[in-house]
Amino acid sequence: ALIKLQNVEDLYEIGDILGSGHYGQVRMVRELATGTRWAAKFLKLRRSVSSRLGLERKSVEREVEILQALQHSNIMALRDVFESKAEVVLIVELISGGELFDFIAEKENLSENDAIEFMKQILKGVGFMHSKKIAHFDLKPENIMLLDKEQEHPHIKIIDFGLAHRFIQGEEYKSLCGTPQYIAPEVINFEALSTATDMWSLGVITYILLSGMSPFQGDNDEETLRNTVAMNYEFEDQYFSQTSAMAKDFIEKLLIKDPSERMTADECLLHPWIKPLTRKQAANRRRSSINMK
Ligand SMILES: Nc1cc2c(nn1)-c1ccccc1CC2
Repeated sequence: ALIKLQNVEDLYEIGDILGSGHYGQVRMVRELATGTRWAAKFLKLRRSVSSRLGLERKSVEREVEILQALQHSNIMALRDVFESKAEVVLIVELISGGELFDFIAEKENLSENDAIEFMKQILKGVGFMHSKKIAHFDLKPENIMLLDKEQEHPHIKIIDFGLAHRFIQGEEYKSLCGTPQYIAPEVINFEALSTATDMWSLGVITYILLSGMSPFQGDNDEETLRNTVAMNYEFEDQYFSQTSAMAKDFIEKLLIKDPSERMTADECLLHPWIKPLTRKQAANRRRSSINMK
């Protein structure tokens, strides 16, 4: 990868923290030459093989290679990579509208039309990723950010490809990574993973967008995992009485145990909930969302 050995401070003025987590820290930066604002993701590298702190160099290189392969308006763009001391710095596009997770929390849950607008963008980004044989493997509302949350229809960006994987023809891939509420049964059963694993996560995300509830969440992680492998979820009337049958059908066609039975991202974009078959359906939806406002 074209990793620059210059110091990131030579070219960028480092600003406020935008986010921090298992991956490291993201700060706003201003490019000195142009005044353009970007985000800088500081990833700590492991000092030694046995160390548990920081990330493996391999996994950072994988995130860089995967981001370099993905240029799409719904996927966070990578602009530059610096390596300094025991740190790799990714210069990425500035996304300052916060996480979809917080946006839903503020609104309790979304109208079906808002949920459809978000899902359409997520499906375009995920469909593009899958067309390149790349799976994200950590899709969740925290990893879907809004470019500007003040907009009527905010533009979304998929971030954090730290667990992503590029499939090589015929190669089998297994991993136990991910976030319990969103991981598919095949991850828990340590079976072969695929792009369909992401589609399960999109089923969970849709359920949350429409209800504010998480379908398999239990009191602790192992209860959540047990609920997942047991396919133990339902559309409780308390949260889904206003939800259309098509929205539930969309979710049911993603939360399927057999990965090969789940809809692909492209099939989702043709599902009647996302792509109304008739103008009448579209008009009904507009009317229903007006009633719900
Ligand atoms: N894991 C994360 C987490 C984040 C980001 N990237 N990866 C990010 C990227 C661009 C702008 C702002 C952020 C903050 C959150």
